[in-house]
Amino acid sequence: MKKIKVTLITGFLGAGKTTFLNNLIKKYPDAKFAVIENEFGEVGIDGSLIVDNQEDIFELANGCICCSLNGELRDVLRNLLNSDKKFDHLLVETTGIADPSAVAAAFIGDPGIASLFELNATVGIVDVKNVIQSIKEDEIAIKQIAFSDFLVFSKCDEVSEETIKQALFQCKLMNPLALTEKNYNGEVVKKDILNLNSFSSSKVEERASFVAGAHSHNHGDTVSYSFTFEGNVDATKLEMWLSVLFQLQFEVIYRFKGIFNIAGESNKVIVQGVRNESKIVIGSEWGVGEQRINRIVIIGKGIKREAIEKKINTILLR
Ligand SMILES: Nc1nc2c(ncn2[C@@H]2O[C@H](COP(=O)(O)OP(=O)(O)OP(=O)(O)O)[C@@H](O)[C@H]2O)c(=O)[nH]1
Repeated sequence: MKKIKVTLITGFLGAGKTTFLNNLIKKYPDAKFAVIENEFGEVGIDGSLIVDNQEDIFELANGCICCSLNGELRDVLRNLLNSDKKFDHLLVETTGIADPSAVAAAFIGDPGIASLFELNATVGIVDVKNVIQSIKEDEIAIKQIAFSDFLVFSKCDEVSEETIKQALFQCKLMNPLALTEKNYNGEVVKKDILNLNSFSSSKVEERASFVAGAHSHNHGDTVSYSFTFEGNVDATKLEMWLSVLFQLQFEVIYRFKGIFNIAGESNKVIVQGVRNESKIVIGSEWGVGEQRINRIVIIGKGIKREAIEKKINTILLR
């Protein structure tokens, strides 16, 4: 039986993994994809941000795929194979704080899985705006870069050529073997990503030496809080809250994702925050009969759940 190729997508929080994944799906209209989305939070959001196509999307929420969820990942893979859906490529997007080597291990270490799936490549998305800071603060960011076969430098449209050069230089120090490509606007990458074939077992061993003993698996004091709540959100109050949140607390918030039901708006309103920046975009229309649930995921250090809960009460339209 032909093995199913697997591409792992890694990269620090907010680097642009889901954006990349969406564009990858668009680039190969004839491929039949299955997608595994892993989120470090109680509520899955990324699944709803993936382009609506024929793909089967499996979400692994409430934990990090590289830690406790390895067993669950194995179950999902077995279920995938037992389902009557046909697919020829599996894309796995890990959380922004996952160690990709541990995820790769699930594909290699389990003989049952290894006989059916073939790890093809690990693609690392590097946010050129924030990478230098991330590698200073979090060892996992270094592991992600060091472990990748192919590095996509995202957000090059937002920084100077000098900044891109510095990011490239730092990454090459950590991973001189990686192939690289610059991405200027989250666009489709040129490289034939599905056929990188760079995950030969010898390479895995070579890279495993880098991470051996370092898989301590304590994600430090990084926390992820998820909130779901009903009601109409007041657009002005939401904007005010976001501006305060991102201006004052950017040192503790790595990532903010929200889907909001704004009063008077027939479409979902999506807020994307990465460190001290946020972007509001109009999403798809709320379906007829669809419950208009607001969803927020916040990842960072030292965030107080109660403070956010209190705030949520104030942005609802009374
Ligand atoms: N300007 C610009 N923005 C980008 C690019 N790639 C991604 N973004 C934006 O960066 C933000 C985060 O992108 P995502 O694709 O959600 O990032 P992610 O890595 O999946 O985030 P997590 O799952 O939370 O770790 C979004 O607002 C994207 O639109 C790029 O090349 N240029």
